[in-house]
Amino acid sequence: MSLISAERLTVRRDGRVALHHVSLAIEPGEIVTIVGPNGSGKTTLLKALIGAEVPSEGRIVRQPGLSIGYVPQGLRPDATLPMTVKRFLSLPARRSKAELNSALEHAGAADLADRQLADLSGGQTQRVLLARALLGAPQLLLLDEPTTGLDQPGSAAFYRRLEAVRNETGCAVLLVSHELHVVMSASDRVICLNGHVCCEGRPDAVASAPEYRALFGTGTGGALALYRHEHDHSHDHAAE
Ligand SMILES: Nc1ncnc2c1ncn2[C@@H]1O[C@H](COP(=O)(O)OP(=O)(O)OP(=O)(O)O)[C@@H](O)[C@H]1O
Repeated sequence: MSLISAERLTVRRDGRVALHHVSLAIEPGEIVTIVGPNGSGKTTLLKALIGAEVPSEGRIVRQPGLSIGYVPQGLRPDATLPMTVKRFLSLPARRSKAELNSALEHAGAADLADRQLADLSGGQTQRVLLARALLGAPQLLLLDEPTTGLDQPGSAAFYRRLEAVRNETGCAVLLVSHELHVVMSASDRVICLNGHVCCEGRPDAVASAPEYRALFGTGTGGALALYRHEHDHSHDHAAE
């Protein structure tokens, strides 16, 4: 059974169709990226998957007891609050030391535990938010544009961290991103959304699909190839 699946999901907002007959399934341990233009329904889809958006048609099927970690779009802890990272992770529920350390470790943020939230850089903040989503050892991580505001090396490092989390914990990752060339090479599967699923598949297949090129042009193909060339690790199923 898939961890979670959407079956012919339609979501209307203010009388407009945000998602139309979207079907997808996420399997254990895979990294799937949703790409699509602004307003194409990416955030709506993630919200529907966590149950925060009620579909007018179709349904979501979750594996019984499925635990989900979610990083919403644009979440920024209030930088004016004097609070350490450790304290932030213990709100609203107190967490055991072992749980905190494990989440921080997986997120590559172990060195940040005693730092003030307000003093963190953008990349460090993203790792802390990842640690927060990892509390409770979720089977599925949902991240909505988690690298907004990071430069390209920062984004690439964040996606490598996500791969490490997947490899270490076995959780599946479903994320939304605009950084096509960086994120696509770190994904097992890419879903191109524009209100409906335009195309999906392995990153190289999607990058050359006519539907994808109609939305994003051909420029990212070159960047994708360049990034692959610099890839310093391998995947079982990496495209050669
Ligand atoms: N709270 C809301 N109320 C009404 N309509 C909304 C609301 N939020 C989003 N929409 C509409 O739903 C559609 C899908 O929006 P959504 O935020 O899911 O797109 P997105 O692909 O995540 O966009 P972006 O890349 O800009 O974040 C858009 O037409 C948007 O205007």
